[in-house]
Amino acid sequence: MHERESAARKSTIYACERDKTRALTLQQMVRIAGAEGLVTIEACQDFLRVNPNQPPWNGVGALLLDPSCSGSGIVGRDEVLEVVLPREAVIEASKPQSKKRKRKLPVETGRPIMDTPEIPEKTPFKEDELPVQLSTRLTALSTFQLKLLLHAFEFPKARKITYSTCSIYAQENEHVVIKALDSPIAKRRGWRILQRHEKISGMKAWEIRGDLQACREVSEAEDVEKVAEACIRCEKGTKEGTQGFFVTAFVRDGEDQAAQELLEEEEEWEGLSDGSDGS
Ligand SMILES: C[S@@+](CC[C@H](N)C(=O)[O-])C[C@H]1O[C@@H](n2cnc3c(N)ncnc32)[C@H](O)[C@@H]1O
Repeated sequence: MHERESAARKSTIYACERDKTRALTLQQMVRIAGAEGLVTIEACQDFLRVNPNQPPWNGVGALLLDPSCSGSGIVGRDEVLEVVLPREAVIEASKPQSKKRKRKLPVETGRPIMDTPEIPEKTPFKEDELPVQLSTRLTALSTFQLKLLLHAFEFPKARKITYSTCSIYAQENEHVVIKALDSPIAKRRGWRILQRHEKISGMKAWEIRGDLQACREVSEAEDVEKVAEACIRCEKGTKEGTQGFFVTAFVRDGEDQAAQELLEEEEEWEGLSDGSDGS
C-alpha cells in the first residue's frame, strides 16, 4: 500500500456537533455513507470547549470549519429542485458486489432508512429583516465565527484549516478571514492563507473569487488582493446553478515552536503539582 494511503487509513475524523438533534442526523448520514469506521462523532460537544493541547485533539492535523452562519446564501425552498438525501437501500445496491456473491440486492425498497429531516439552523435567515436587526445578528455571528477560527489555530499539530459559510455577507466571510490572519495567534503559529495558485485545480480555476472591496474595508495590507483571490465565492441565481457559498483555506508549514514551548511549560507545571498537592 502507498505510504500516504496507509497513513490516511489510520487517521480518524472527529466530528464535533453541539446540537443533539443535528448530531443524530450526522450519525445517520455517516452510517449511510459507510464511514462509521472512520468518523468518531463527538455529539453535544462544543468545539470551543475542546482543549487543543489534550489528546486526541493535540494530534489533529487538519480542521474543517463549517460554522453556523446567517444562511443568507441558501436558496429558498420554493426556488430549487427538491434535494433527496441518500437512502440506505440505494447505497447498498451501488456498492460493488464480491465475485462470489452474485445475489442482487433490491435496488429500491421504497422505504427510506431515514426521513429527510428539517435541519433548521438556530439563526435562520429572514429576507425581511430590518437593517439594524441584521447588523446586530451579523456582528454576533461573525464574532462567534472568528472565535472558532482562532480556536482552530491553536491546535499544535494542525497544518490545514478550511473555513466555509453559506453566507453572502462579507462580514461573515472576507472580514472574518482578514481578522483571523491579523490575529496574534495566527502570527505566532505561522498561519497564512492558501493562495490561489497553491489550490487544487478546480478551486484554482473557479472564477468567482473573494470580494476585494470588502477585504479593503478591513485591511490596509498591500497584498490584500492575494487574500481576495484566495477566497472562493459561489453566488445564487447565476449560470453556475449554485447557492451562495464561501470557502477558503489556511495553512502553515514547519514546526510549531510555540506549541512545543507550551507543552514543555505544562509538563513542568504537572511535575510541580505532583509534589505539592499531596496526591
Ligand atoms: C452550517 S451548519 C453545518 C453542518 C454540516 N457541516 C452540514 O453541512 O450540514 C453548522 C453546525 O455547527 C454546529 N455548531 C455551531 N456551533 C458549534 C460549536 N461551538 N461546537 C460544535 N458545533 C457547533 C451547529 O449546531 C450546526 O449544526
